[in-house]
Amino acid sequence: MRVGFLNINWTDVLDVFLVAVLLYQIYTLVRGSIASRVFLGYLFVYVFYLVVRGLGLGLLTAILQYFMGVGAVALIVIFQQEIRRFLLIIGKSTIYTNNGLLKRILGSSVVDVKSKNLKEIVEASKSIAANFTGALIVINKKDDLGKFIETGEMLDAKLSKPLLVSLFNQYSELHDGAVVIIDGRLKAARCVLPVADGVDVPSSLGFRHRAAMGMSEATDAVVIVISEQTGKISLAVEGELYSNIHPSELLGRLEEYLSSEVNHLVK
Ligand SMILES: Nc1ncnc2c1ncn2[C@@H]1O[C@H](COP(=O)(O)OP(=O)(O)OP(=O)(O)O)[C@@H](O)[C@H]1O
Repeated sequence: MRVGFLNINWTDVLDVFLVAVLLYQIYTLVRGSIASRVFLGYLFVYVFYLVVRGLGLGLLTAILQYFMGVGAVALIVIFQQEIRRFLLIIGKSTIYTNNGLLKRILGSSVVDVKSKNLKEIVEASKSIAANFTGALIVINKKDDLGKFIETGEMLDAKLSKPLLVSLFNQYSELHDGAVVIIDGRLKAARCVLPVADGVDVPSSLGFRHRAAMGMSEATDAVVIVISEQTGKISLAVEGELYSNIHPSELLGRLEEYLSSEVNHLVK
């Protein structure tokens, strides 16, 4: 098909469509963050470069080309978080998560909830909530949480309600940060979690709750957050915060998420 002096075929249309989708996805990921301004700036320079090249200005084209090359590396550094989130979204929505055969081949089996010692965790959470102590408890599903454990104090202790409660006591040296529980064992305390910083995170949320969201966004772990101010229990799953969970529902909610392939909780 000819439009003016342009010769357009269906692959060009597909090409433009895919670029538009990609740009839109990048835009939604960086929207509202400082990175979005950097992205727009880079896009502006790129369009300018295309115009300059089209006009045949050799010297300016060469300078801009060099600038774009260095800029591409700088972009990867600046957009680390966004690129990670983008790849996570792609990874979570590929056939891997929907295809039973692939899951079996790649070793993804249903989690054994009994081994997670959930009852002790739930009892401890109830007690912590009743005392307005504040806590951040990470429970693994399938992902390896090794790099988060390394940020804290390694314990590798048998999990029990008294131990968990005493760890979050304000006089405990290990009360700050998060406790990470792997397959029913208390692996580490005082761990630092990644903080969620997207535009969809309500600005009223404090850092304990943001850290829970960030951790559940970066991994498939479920995070229990207990507010020191309100004593309310929330759960973070797949980057979403489910606030004000009634203590009597906690065990059911945890089992529901950990025992299934479902990547969310029923609101
Ligand atoms: N990135 C993080 N990783 C682990 N723990 C964190 C992180 N950020 C904050 N915390 C924990 O949260 C505590 C501070 O919570 P903050 O008061 O800011 O949050 P909040 O969401 O308002 O919770 P609360 O309702 O309990 O006050 C810190 O003392 C620390 O123990």
